[in-house]
Amino acid sequence: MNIQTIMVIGAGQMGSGIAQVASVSGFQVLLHDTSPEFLNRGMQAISKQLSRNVEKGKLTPESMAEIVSRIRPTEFVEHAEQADFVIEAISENMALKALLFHRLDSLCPPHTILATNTSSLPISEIAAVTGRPEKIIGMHFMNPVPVMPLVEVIRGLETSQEVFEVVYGLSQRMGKTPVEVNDFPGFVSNRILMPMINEAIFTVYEGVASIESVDKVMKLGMNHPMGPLELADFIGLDTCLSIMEILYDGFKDSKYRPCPLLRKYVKAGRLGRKSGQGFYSYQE
Ligand SMILES: CC(=O)CC(=O)SCCNC(=O)CCNC(=O)[C@H](O)C(C)(C)COP(=O)(O)OP(=O)(O)OC[C@H]1O[C@@H](n2cnc3c(N)ncnc32)[C@H](O)[C@@H]1OP(=O)(O)O
Ligand SMILES: NC(=O)C1=CN([C@@H]2O[C@H](COP(=O)(O)OP(=O)(O)OC[C@H]3O[C@@H](n4cnc5c(N)ncnc54)[C@H](OP(=O)(O)O)[C@@H]3O)[C@@H](O)[C@H]2O)C=CC1
Repeated sequence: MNIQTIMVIGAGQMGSGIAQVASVSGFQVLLHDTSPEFLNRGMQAISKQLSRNVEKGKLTPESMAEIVSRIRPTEFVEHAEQADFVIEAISENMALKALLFHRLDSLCPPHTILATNTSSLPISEIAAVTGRPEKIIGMHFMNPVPVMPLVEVIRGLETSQEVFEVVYGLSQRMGKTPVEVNDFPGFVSNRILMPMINEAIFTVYEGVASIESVDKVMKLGMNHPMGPLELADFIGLDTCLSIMEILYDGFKDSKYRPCPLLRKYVKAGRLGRKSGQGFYSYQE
């Protein structure tokens, strides 16, 4: 399949990272979000990241200009009619994703593959709202996208072998290592990572140790690059809570119950780095 234009939907931390990596890999990129403000924020994040690479001498200013010029921000989801491949990276919410996939199915040409970057939602359920379930697939990048080598590739019940191979090859072209996993809540990455983060939150909730101490134990004792609470802030506490809810709902097993402290923080608008406050404060 000849992919020329990739549309990325959602210009948050994942969408902007995916758009950057797709453009670096030579694709024309359409980056869509619902408001100009979010689009600007996403484009600024891309420019900031690429500028750092220019400062480090890893990229020339000319190459940076080319990479940025290949990314076209758009407020109009209708531009999906120009896309050969769509990667959805909107909030982790089934109702929102279902609405969007239904719309994309009606807008995109028949050859267009619709991939989702969902962290935990069932691919087959997303596919069911479209008339092209064979072209729906999970393509789960890790955060920060330009740095992390893994892409989990998840087939839905109806995903075709051809589509699977396209996504596998595309991940490699984007400099990533694809790993096939099956369509179960949280796939592999978040089925293992998120209960660890949730348990770290319980240790703070139950007064076993302070936030800083929990992170120190995991960084110095287990050699993790970030402590679990720092990582939760980095991922986004709203995303962490959504993933725990999806695991809990999907398996009906109490070991996946989200910690009340996580729920409390999200309800209070403490979403981690992206809101300026989570377990740590990020006020400038
Ligand atoms: C929730 C899900 O569904 C799945 C997930 O994604 S779970 C989250 C998975 N991600 C992780 O676990 C990340 C854990 N953290 C880390 O690996 C590291 O702390 C980190 C890579 C983020 C930063 O590494 P560090 O050594 O502390 O910092 P630093 O030296 O500044 O950065 C290392 C490199 O990463 C780059 N980098 C750091 N943060 C970045 C960002 N947000 N975006 C892009 N690049 C970034 C830096 O530019 C630097 O690049 P070079 O080596 O080319 O110079
Ligand atoms: N954060 C992480 O570490 C990882 C997240 N993921 C997954 O990637 C997806 C995005 O996560 P992340 O980037 O962190 O989230 P963010 O909250 O940073 O970004 C999501 C963006 O999507 C926008 N959006 C919401 N609904 C729509 C819509 N219908 N059309 C267009 N844009 C929309 C949001 O705007 P608004 O603010 O208005 O809602 C926001 O700008 C989620 O499915 C998440 O689970 C996967 C791997 C890692």
